[in-house]
Amino acid sequence: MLLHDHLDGGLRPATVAELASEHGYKDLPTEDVGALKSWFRDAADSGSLVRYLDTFTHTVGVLQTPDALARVASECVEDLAADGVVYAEVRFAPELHVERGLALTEVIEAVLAGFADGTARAAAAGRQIRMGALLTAMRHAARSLEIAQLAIAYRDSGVVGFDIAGAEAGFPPTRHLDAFQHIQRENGHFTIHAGEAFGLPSIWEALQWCGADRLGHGVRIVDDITPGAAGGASGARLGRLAAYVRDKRIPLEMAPSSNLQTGAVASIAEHPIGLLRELYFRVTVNTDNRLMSDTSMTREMALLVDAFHYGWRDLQWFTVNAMKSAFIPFDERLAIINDVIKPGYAKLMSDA
Ligand SMILES: O=c1[nH]cnc2c1ncn2[C@@H]1O[C@H](CO)[C@@H](O)[C@H]1O
Ligand SMILES: [Zn+2]
Repeated sequence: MLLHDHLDGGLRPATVAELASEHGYKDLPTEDVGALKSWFRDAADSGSLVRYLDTFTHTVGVLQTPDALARVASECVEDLAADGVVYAEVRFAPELHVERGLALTEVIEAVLAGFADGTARAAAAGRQIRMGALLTAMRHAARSLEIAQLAIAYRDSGVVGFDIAGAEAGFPPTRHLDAFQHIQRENGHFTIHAGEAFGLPSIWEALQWCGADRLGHGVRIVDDITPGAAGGASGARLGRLAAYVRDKRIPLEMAPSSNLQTGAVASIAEHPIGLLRELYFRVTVNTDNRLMSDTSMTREMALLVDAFHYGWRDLQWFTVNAMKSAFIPFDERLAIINDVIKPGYAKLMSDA
């Protein structure tokens, strides 16, 4: 179960190198696959969201043709399925892939075709996975209404929602109110990256001005929580915004490694996920950018197991939280919880 994963943050290092040479992209820091893999991780380890985002220049640089987009989308599904993911919402920003003249619709169709291809390949390899696409608009740009309209136009073809991403400080979500209102009027779903590189006001705007269904990261919600005496959940006091987030079961799409790299948290052990889980916020665990964080769903879960001594029950709770928060219809979410997730964890627990 994965709700927050960027297509342009999840390329295989070897694919980055191959696409660069096929497409005459000359700006890669190195052409050696091993060195490239470490370069992305180290460059993203910057402690700042803005510098972390600089690394996307190279992945976006090689994703400018339908073939490249479809290949990366297909490999993404294969990689997630091989990692044990059964449902994933993967996002990308169509406006970033038009440098060589593609139409926004061509970008979207190439990715959707790649997801379909990857899903079929995974099934042939004995792995069932369901994919949903989220269309992202860049918060510093001015194309969000157009992207939101496309998210609605493609909702019966595999797009399940809308998002805004990019640098947070200086680009409040209220710049994109018309886009969010379009989604709302059309009874659609959207999430907003908020509370990652900027604090409570960003989360408050995303929820109370824009009406986001979910929060991308949302780690700074802890700024509105006073922990109990021992620093834990017992006796903790919630401010009004934190109480609202918990009361309304607003899903938090948290990505531990990414949050560490952008400086949103100082260590995994200090990640607010520990406290938020104890307080029963609707926390979910995600990869964000598998290439930049050199990670997978399994690894993110394992990091939390090490830091917080979680057992299978906790991991199942995170997984069910995520499935409850997916943007597909309720009956389909329920079917995956009851027919796939619960039996899957029951087997893991009986094996263990
Ligand atoms: O954690 C993040 N916070 C904000 N923006 C992000 C994050 N990860 C990726 N992107 C941005 O989203 C674009 C579309 O996928 C990426 O190109 C990157 O600029
Ligand atoms: Zn993200």
